[in-house]
Amino acid sequence: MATLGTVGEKALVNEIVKNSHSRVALGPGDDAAAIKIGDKCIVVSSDIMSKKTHASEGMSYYDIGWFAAAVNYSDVAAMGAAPIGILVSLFMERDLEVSCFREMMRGVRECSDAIGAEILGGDTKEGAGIVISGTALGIVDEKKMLKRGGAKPGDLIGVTGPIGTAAAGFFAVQSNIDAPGIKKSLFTPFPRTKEGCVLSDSGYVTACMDVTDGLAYSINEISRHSGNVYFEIDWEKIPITEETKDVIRRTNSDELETVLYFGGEYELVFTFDPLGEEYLRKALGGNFYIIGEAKGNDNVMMKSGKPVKLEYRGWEHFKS
Ligand SMILES: Nc1ncnc2c1ncn2[C@@H]1O[C@H](COP(=O)(O)OP(=O)(O)O)[C@@H](O)[C@H]1O
Ligand SMILES: Cc1ncc(C[n+]2csc(CCOP(=O)(O)OP(=O)(O)O)c2C)c(N)n1
Ligand SMILES: [Mg+2]
Repeated sequence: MATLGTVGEKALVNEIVKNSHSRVALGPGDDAAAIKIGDKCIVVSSDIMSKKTHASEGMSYYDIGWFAAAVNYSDVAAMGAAPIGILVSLFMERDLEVSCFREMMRGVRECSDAIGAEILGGDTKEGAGIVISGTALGIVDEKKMLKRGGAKPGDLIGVTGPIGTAAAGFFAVQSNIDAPGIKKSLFTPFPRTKEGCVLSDSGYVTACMDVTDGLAYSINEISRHSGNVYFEIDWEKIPITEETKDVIRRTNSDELETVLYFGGEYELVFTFDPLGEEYLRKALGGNFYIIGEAKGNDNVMMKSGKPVKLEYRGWEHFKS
């Protein structure tokens, strides 16, 4: 008998996507759905988390609230949309301290405030454990909306910030290593809202998504959605902080697994016309790193002069 554990999240989601016949501008399969209104699109995305299976050890209630909001806003940012707000639905047990609930909602509120969005509504019920589900909305000009598909041969590929950070944060927590910078990106990631809007406004960006399931998975997604467009990444160009490298060393973690496949991080990965390089460098300030280009006929990463295959795998619920 097949169980969810043997099939895994990706196959389940693919089944949903395959069986959906969407009549809106964009149905399931991208970071968010899009509904066209005039020449704009409202984008909408939903992410759920359970304290027991999803929150990292050491997260406070405030962090859980912030995280739940941030992961939702990340998907809105990945569409290049300006955030509007979030609906927040909660399952909690009756013996939970009210202060925990207040702290969680303070996290949601402060994350929303930080990006100029607001709490729009939600639902509050008794249920097993603590489950927090968000539905975030944003708005973008239809013509400027960023999707996973659209990359062209010759495009460059970039990221908005360091990779492997949340993974290293996770290992640091497990091994009791004090690494405040990377723990912050694991517990309270800051959504790349401003960057997403810069990318869509620029007119140079051809595809975009966030890196929640790992860099290798995201690159393979953009490749598949763009149709016969493949990428060559340069390992030396992937931004990795010193703190991340230090934790990888000290925990004897596998560097490639940590940086390429662990996931749980919220930078944007995007492809763009090389003509836009200078514009994007200026407009994104420090949050712009070119890591490779669209060429060849497989997704690979050059490391020490040799190509290493970028496998189409990453974080997968029920399996990882
Ligand atoms: N239970 C579900 N019902 C309908 N669509 C779903 C479901 N789960 C996931 N999806 C859709 O599948 C796509 C991929 O989901 P996911 O990997 O969670 O995206 P993301 O990593 O951007 O949050 C999204 O478009 C999402 O809306
Ligand atoms: C046991 C464990 N490993 C790793 C993590 C870190 N982590 C949090 S979310 C995530 C992966 C992606 O999260 P998901 O909710 O699937 O994001 P989505 O793709 O839906 O946006 C990871 C690796 C964790 N919280 N717990
Ligand atoms: Mg996403």
